[in-house]
Amino acid sequence: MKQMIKVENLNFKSDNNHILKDINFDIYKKDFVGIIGPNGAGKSSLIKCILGELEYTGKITINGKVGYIPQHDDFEKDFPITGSEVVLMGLYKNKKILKGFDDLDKKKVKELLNLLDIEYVFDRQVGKLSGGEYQRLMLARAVIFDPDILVLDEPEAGIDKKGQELFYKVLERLQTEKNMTIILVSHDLSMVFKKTNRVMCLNKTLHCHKSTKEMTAEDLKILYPDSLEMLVHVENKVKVVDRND
Ligand SMILES: Nc1ncnc2c1ncn2[C@@H]1O[C@H](COP(=O)(O)OP(=O)(O)OP(=O)(O)O)[C@@H](O)[C@H]1O
Repeated sequence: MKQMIKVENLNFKSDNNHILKDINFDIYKKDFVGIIGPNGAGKSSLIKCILGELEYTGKITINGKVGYIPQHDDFEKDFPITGSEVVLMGLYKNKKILKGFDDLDKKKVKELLNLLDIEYVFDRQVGKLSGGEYQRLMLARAVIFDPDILVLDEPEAGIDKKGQELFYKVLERLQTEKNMTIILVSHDLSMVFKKTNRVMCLNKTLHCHKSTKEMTAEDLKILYPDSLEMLVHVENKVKVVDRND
């Protein structure tokens, strides 16, 4: 299996605060990896190191292009711009927007919006989209240039359960139809356990990185010692019970 990301002896400090300590892991093609950990565990910092946005020590090797959906996007929703123009910004980073797009660009955007089940937002003003539609539009913008690796930092904020189900469905589609490797930071443990094939438990150091099926209650107890009501132990395997179930 092709190795997409290799992280060796990664350390990140800020003002002598050790935020990430001695992190080592590999991620392979078509992995769907969930990164979990409590607030302040260093999940976003790890993502930013992978993206080259922070100065760290150690070595990170990346094989391929990376698409990214940040935790808080700075997009101005009231800006008068259509769904298709937002997606094309992901392709050209503003350069071509003033000149206009060609038919090939438009065809590509249409196909992608179709794959994400939001073909109808093509001509719609961004400010008029629902939270779930907007979230999938941001996904379209992040993957329009066909990245090999897609990184998402807590994409589910503000989206209801149905919107989330749809979102995870289209993520799975990207993984199978476009062979994408996906890395997802999330606090939604029930979704992580349903959808990913590997899980990283992070709290400054990497407590474990293993197949989702092999995760044990002990692995989670290290991260969430005070939240055991969320966990049901099934033959020492973990089932995360959704609070809404
Ligand atoms: N660039 C930075 N400079 C200084 N401190 C930082 C920087 N980035 C993050 N931190 C600190 O590092 C710690 C980890 O933050 P980070 O955002 O990576 O955690 P997280 O696991 O993503 O948290 P959350 O789940 O709350 O989003 C926090 O204490 C944060 O204040």
